[in-house]
Amino acid sequence: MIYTVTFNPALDYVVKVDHFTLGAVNRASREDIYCGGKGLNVSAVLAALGYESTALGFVAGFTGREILQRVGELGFRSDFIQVKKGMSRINVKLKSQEETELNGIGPEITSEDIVKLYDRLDGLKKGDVLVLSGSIPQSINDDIYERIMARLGGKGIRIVVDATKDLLINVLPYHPFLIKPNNHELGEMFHVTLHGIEEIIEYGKRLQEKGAENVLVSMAGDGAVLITEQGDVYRMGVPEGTVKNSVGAGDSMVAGFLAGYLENGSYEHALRLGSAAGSASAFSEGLAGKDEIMKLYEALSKEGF
Ligand SMILES: Nc1ncnc2c1ncn2[C@@H]1O[C@H](COP(=O)(O)OP(=O)(O)OP(=O)(O)O)[C@@H](O)[C@H]1O
Ligand SMILES: O=P(O)(O)OC[C@@]1(O)O[C@H](CO)[C@@H](O)[C@@H]1O
Repeated sequence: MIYTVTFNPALDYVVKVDHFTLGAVNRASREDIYCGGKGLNVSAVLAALGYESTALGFVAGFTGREILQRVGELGFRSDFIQVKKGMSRINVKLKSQEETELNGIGPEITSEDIVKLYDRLDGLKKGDVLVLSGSIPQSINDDIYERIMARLGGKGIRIVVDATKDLLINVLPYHPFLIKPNNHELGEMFHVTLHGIEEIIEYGKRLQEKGAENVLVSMAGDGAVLITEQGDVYRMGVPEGTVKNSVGAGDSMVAGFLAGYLENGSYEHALRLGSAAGSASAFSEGLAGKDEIMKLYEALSKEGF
């Protein structure tokens, strides 16, 4: 079974404004609300690709109730912990000349709430996959991913981590099966700006030296590069298409990669399916469905990627 954990899920309010002006009253030309948060997005795309998963995490308040309602319609199981204080986030994704994001704070999570999550995670078994994805609310210590990995260590559970900065760096000694920074996040971790693919591969390998098994570096419209546990390096470009909303492209890539890997153990296939899913979501208003993903998978295969 695959489990995803979203510590701080959200309602994503995606709003289009033709010419956004700072400091003025702007009128929207389109608005959509999606159930968001990285782990939830991974579960949604896994479901689209025919893979069952259980989404775990914390919700609170009226936004939390709306998230649960929407999750119930997305085709995967969930077992969220309802917390008492605060509310789940509303994350604003403003689409105009540029894309601007404003992510909210999230509820207060207590140590008793964390114990409830541990109870659920203690049920994971050998062969299960756990995806730890996204930021964590301010009320939790930022060593929580490490603590989860230490707790589950040695049980034969493959753990995927999609997070930034210290949250990601600190889990590396626990040997995550896969990490997926984007190229900017990779540079930030080493306090450098990366120029070109050779530097990206060099710094990706440094994350492996620190303990990651497979490192997938996404580069938005420039595709992705995978450095496998065997030391092989695979590159993947992007298919043709028009970007509509790139929110969730990275999560779709993680889901596609996992689906591909679980299908036949081939890293090349996993990278291609992950890339197809990432681009398919970037070319959709919300997250992509199976047909769009498989169409782009074929396109990538034909283009020799
Ligand atoms: N503009 C684009 N055109 C084509 N494909 C894209 C585009 N943006 C993203 N993708 C696909 O999705 C993958 C993941 O995108 P990206 O690198 O933006 O991840 P991310 O930064 O984690 O995104 P997010 O946080 O928005 O989910 C890319 O490697 C690529 O395959
Ligand atoms: O604040 P975090 O947890 O880093 O990111 C949250 C978020 O931006 O990530 C998803 C896209 O990847 C969105 O659905 C969601 O709003």
